Amino acid sequence: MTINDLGNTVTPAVRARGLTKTYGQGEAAVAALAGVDIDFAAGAFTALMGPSGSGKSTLMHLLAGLDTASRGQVWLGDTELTTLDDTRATLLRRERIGFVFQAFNLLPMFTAEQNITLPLMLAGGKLDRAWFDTLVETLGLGARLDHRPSELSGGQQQRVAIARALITKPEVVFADEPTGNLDSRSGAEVLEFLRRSVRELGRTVIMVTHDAVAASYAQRVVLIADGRIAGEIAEPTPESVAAGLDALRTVDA
Ligand SMILES: Nc1ncnc2c1ncn2[C@@H]1O[C@H](COP(=O)(O)OP(=O)(O)OP(=O)(O)O)[C@@H](O)[C@H]1O
Repeated sequence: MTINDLGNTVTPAVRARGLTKTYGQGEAAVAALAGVDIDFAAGAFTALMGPSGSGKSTLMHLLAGLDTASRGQVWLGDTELTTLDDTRATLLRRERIGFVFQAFNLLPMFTAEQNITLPLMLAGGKLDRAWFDTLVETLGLGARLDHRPSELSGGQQQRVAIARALITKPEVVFADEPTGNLDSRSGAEVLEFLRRSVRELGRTVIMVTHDAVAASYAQRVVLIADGRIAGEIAEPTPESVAAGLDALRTVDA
């Protein structure tokens, strides 16, 4: 539990305790995560950063129920993920989590609109037209809904992918290097839209990135090194993030 500014207790959107992941066994064992305790507040935009191999992807996969922990616990709201079997974890991801990947993963034969509403077809949910319209407007996709992915720029495709991730009103959206395939202008646009979906639409976003500028769009940066939480930066700027990463390298050396 966390206490908010009004003194009320609020359940974090995502919470991990003692989260540990070891790959391999015996002498070949690699501790990808070595006991992570962390809370992600609802309605916040958080970036996960750290050197290559520090455990960011492993942490994200465990938080999203895409992989199983060796030890420790993860909760999505009040639901403990770490005790769910595969079927329940799949259902929970479909209904309560959104994903945005570096590769946009849109279906080429579908229009932008069909791609956005696809998760509802899969989950059997009803389209909330007002929410769809809000997303399309917030993401600036109004003129593109009939276009197929091949007729859209990379930035537009990623905006469609964000709308697709948000259409089911998930409790949390995980974004894995969402600007990794974009030039800096389209990347900035996509980050601005992610930020707006948090500020204006009240969503919760957790983003893995290597890019200090991308991380500065978040409200909080969590630094990871050697499978552990190595620090945090509140209200990050590109400079404070770069300094935080430099400090990690100095500790490593
Ligand atoms: N399937 C696997 N089998 C064995 N080792 C793995 C596996 N996946 C990850 N690892 C190891 O776990 C550690 C953490 O990897 P992880 O991919 O989480 O790091 P990362 O911070 O996301 O790296 P990058 O920024 O390069 O994507 C690394 O040492 C990696 O080699």
